[in-house]
Amino acid sequence: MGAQPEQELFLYDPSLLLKLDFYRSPAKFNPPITAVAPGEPWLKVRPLKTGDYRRGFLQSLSQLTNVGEISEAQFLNRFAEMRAKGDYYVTVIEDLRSNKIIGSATLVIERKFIHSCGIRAHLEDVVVDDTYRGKQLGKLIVVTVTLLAEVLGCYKMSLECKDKLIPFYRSIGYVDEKGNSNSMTLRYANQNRL
Ligand SMILES: CC(=O)SCCNC(=O)CCNC(=O)[C@H](O)C(C)(C)COP(=O)(O)OP(=O)(O)OC[C@H]1O[C@@H](n2cnc3c(N)ncnc32)[C@H](O)[C@@H]1OP(=O)(O)O
Repeated sequence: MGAQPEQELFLYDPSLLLKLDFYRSPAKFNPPITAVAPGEPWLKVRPLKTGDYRRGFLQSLSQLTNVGEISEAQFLNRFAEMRAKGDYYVTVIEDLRSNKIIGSATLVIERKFIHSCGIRAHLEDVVVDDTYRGKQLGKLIVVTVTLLAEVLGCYKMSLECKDKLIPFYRSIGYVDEKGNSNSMTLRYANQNRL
């Protein structure tokens, strides 16, 4: 008998995705799809896994922004840190025909003192591969993590985006609140310390 392949780890418990009620979202899906039934038998919505380095997860992210040269060891190290913290819900869509990651979105939980030690959510790093765009997958992955934040007990979720994506996020229920929708940034020369 040959050596067994090492078991892959999920970043978070995949059964959480079974608890999402897509009827709670104001987003309209036509035809209707959900995280559990994404419309095609070859599409899978799930938490990030250790093997996704080899399934093109970082190549997919590079359609969002500069990813840099990341070795598999660096990827696994960051994955282990996120998993140990338990506040990162990187969620992906895989095309099971090619075993490629074709989209993803990250929900990050922030623990607060305010609001009775409340927890709030941030939406980060949303991307769908350009050859798969316009098929509701962007909406699907964002609604998935948005509903997940509610299931986890967050009191709100927010995001930053380019102006042209405001209609996209509005269609999912995000609101640009009057007098409270500015985003400000201060960039540092730093890279990779903590
Ligand atoms: C918080 C953040 O991470 S913001 C960063 C978002 N990511 C990026 O900009 C990366 C590059 N872009 C992408 O990956 C994709 O274009 C995404 C993720 C924004 C959208 O993915 P898609 O799979 O094409 O979206 P989907 O098919 O679900 O479209 C949903 C709706 O939004 C609209 N929409 C999608 N992309 C855009 C866009 N760039 N500008 C305006 N409207 C858009 C669609 O027309 C569609 O409208 P409809 O429901 O009335 O038909």
